[in-house]
Amino acid sequence: MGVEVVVEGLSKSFGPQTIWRDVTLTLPPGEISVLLGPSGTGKSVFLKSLVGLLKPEEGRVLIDGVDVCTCSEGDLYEVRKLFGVLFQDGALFGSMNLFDNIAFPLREHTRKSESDVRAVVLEKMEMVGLLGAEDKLPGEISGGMRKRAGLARALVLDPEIILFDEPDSGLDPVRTAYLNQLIVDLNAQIDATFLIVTHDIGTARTVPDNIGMLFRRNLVMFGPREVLLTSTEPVVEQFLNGRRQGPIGMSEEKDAGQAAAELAALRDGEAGVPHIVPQLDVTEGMPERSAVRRRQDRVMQRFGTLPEQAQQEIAKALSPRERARYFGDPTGSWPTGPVLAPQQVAQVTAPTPRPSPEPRAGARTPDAPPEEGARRRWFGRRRGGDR
Ligand SMILES: Nc1ncnc2c1ncn2[C@@H]1O[C@H](COP(=O)(O)OP(=O)(O)OP(=O)(O)O)[C@@H](O)[C@H]1O
Repeated sequence: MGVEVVVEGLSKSFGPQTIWRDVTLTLPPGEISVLLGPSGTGKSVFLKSLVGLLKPEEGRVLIDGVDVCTCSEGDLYEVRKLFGVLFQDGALFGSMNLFDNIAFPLREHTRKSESDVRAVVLEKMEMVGLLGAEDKLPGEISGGMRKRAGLARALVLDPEIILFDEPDSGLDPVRTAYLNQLIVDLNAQIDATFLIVTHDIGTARTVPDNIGMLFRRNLVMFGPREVLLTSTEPVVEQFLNGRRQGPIGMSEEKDAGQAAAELAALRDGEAGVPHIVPQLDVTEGMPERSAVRRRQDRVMQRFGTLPEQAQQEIAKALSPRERARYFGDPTGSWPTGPVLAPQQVAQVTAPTPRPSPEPRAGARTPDAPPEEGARRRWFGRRRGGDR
């Protein structure tokens, strides 16, 4: 199973420009999460912070017990081996064929023999449907194939966390649909923790188990897909409908009065979030996604704390057997919990306190987590800025 990623009170600025502040979320191990947000809200900065390429001023990013914001270079090197990253353009070397591009991390970071390298590369190329294209140069193949080659390269070190930076950028809707299916199938095969940054509403609605959204330098919410996909937050509605009316402006936010006037002028049928659609299932013949059952148990444990709309969508999707398991009533009714305001939802979907994960052998043991009352002070500690 993939590794849990715990983000606590993370804030990042560049000089006087605050990118986001006090971001807290947990990427559950082995699940697929999506991070949405208008352009420029700092999604790529967030990904770079998770792998320690950028250093936030406050907060922690705990990966396998190691805080990547403060750990030593040696620990960071080890932690990075847990990650695979799919960059927007695949980040392939133009002068190398696909085989050598995909073999590159193995030749750089392992002592595998050439025959072992070959076996791993061909296995990953098969996983992404590129077998037979080993000799092609990146310039000779389509954008979709380049993405898949980038994905095969991200897989060769058997990562436990995969970050996808806009995997659908530059792809037509059909290629995007194929890539989305590939992502779900890969998750079933390797059970790693996935985080996808995307603008594609179709991807957000069909691929992830969890969705978060950045806006106005804050994490608006993060939690089970049903929470965001049924949210009536104006910014979420605007984004999911891909419309101009709402708080998101052309290049920056609109003032609240203008956004409210636009929303009030919407005609019937233009307001509200689109109907929730089922999540993509794995392709026939693939293993089941282990994350689905784990997520179901996790979400059902906090069912009563979720907004009513989200509760209804979650309950609707349960089989009679699952209803019996969670509610003791296979026929239909379920106990709905208290309805929460969106700000509260962000809080209840934040990570639950739990024991610190077992550190890997040789990993630095993190400092004990602060008590609630000491949290501000703890996060207020200066960590040396952008090192
Ligand atoms: N190294 C850097 N130094 C200074 N500013 C930076 C740096 N990296 C990013 N920024 C700024 O941080 C902000 C957020 O950038 P980022 O690329 O993370 O946004 P994004 O949400 O990923 O956007 P998009 O969806 O358009 O890709 C931008 O204003 C960008 O100019």
